[in-house]
Amino acid sequence: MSGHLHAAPEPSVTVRTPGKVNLVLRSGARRDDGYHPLSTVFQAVSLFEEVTATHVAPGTGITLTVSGPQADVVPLDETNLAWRAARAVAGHTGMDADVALHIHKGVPVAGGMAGGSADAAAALVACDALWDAGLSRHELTMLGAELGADVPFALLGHTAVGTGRGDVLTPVLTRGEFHWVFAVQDEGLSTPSVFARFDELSGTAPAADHAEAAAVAAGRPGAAGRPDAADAGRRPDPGDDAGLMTALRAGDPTALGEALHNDLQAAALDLRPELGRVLEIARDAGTLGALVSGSGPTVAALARSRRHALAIAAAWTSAGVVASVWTATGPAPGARITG
Ligand SMILES: C[C@@](CO)(OP(=O)(O)O)[C@H](O)COP(=O)(O)OP(=O)(O)OC[C@H]1O[C@@H](n2ccc(N)nc2=O)[C@H](O)[C@@H]1O
Ligand SMILES: Nc1ncnc2c1ncn2[C@@H]1O[C@H](COP(=O)(O)OP(=O)(O)O)[C@@H](O)[C@H]1O
Repeated sequence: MSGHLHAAPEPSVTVRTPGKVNLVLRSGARRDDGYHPLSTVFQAVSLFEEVTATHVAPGTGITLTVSGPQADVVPLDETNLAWRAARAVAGHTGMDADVALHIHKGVPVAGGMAGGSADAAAALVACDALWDAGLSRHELTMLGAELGADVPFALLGHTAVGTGRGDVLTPVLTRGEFHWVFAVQDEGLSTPSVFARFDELSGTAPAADHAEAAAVAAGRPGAAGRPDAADAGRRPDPGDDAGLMTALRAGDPTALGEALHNDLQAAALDLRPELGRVLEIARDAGTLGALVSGSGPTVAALARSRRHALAIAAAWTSAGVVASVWTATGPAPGARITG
């Protein structure tokens, strides 16, 4: 060893957050704020994002680097959700937003698995810890909900029912481990465009827009000012998710497979008809249930075992219908400081 003193390493904090699949997603008609009332059940899966926040000299501002598969399609500016999360913590606490953020992506980009939301959740927790801001989980969840409807769930993890915009969460008890396999496409789908196609297919979009526009043009308050009236008739079909809850509590993958449902699937298939073949191949390979994950285009298939997951993956790969295939288990924990 030399006798030189080494500078102490820059203190940094690393936080890990999971991607998700929606086991059930039911959507009502578009509200006047552009959002859709949801009744969904999220499950976090073991595909993880990692965000490292490192101290930088005062006045440096926020810098951002990204690594991992698909890193090249992630924005590196202030539109990145992790960047916005750092600014939100600084804004809320009155601290200076000086931090170097590094994201390592392990969740498909624009795939309906909420990788960007996971980055936002991780950056909230990492900046809070790095700056010793002392924000409560509740405060972080509130800041997260302003960044995106999926962010609170990335903080919480495991399995939870989401209502409102998907940001009002109730944890769900589950037993055991479920085996998932994900068919990832090269090109993502934009969440707003999938919701817009959902509106067109359900025939709800124009009427709501015209009513609101006419009210505003006539100088009357739009429905946006009257939340009860605005939401009347727009709530999601409540469905019957008793079977799903029983399956989760019992750790019964066969029953869970039968209960999977996604209202956005028809819209995603309309925009990407080739996903129909991906679903079909999973069924031929004996999946317990396959569906489009959230707004897609990732297709999630539930398998009996890790071995069965690999068999479904092989069927997709040999049919040449996917860019890549990723296996994972669920549920997985929410945001955790790992270093
Ligand atoms: C569809 C879901 C299902 O979990 O996820 P993804 O599949 O995209 O990951 C979520 O609702 C997406 O959540 P997230 O991606 O955080 O949405 P946000 O950034 O808040 O919103 C992006 C846009 O999606 C639409 N949006 C989102 C949530 C919601 N309940 N209704 C909506 O209509 C709106 O057009 C909104 O402007
Ligand atoms: N940290 C981030 N990681 C990935 N995409 C991000 C991020 N921040 C902002 N985005 C933008 O959000 C879009 C969707 O992000 P993502 O969360 O990966 O998908 P989805 O909403 O389908 O789950 C991307 O196409 C990208 O333009």
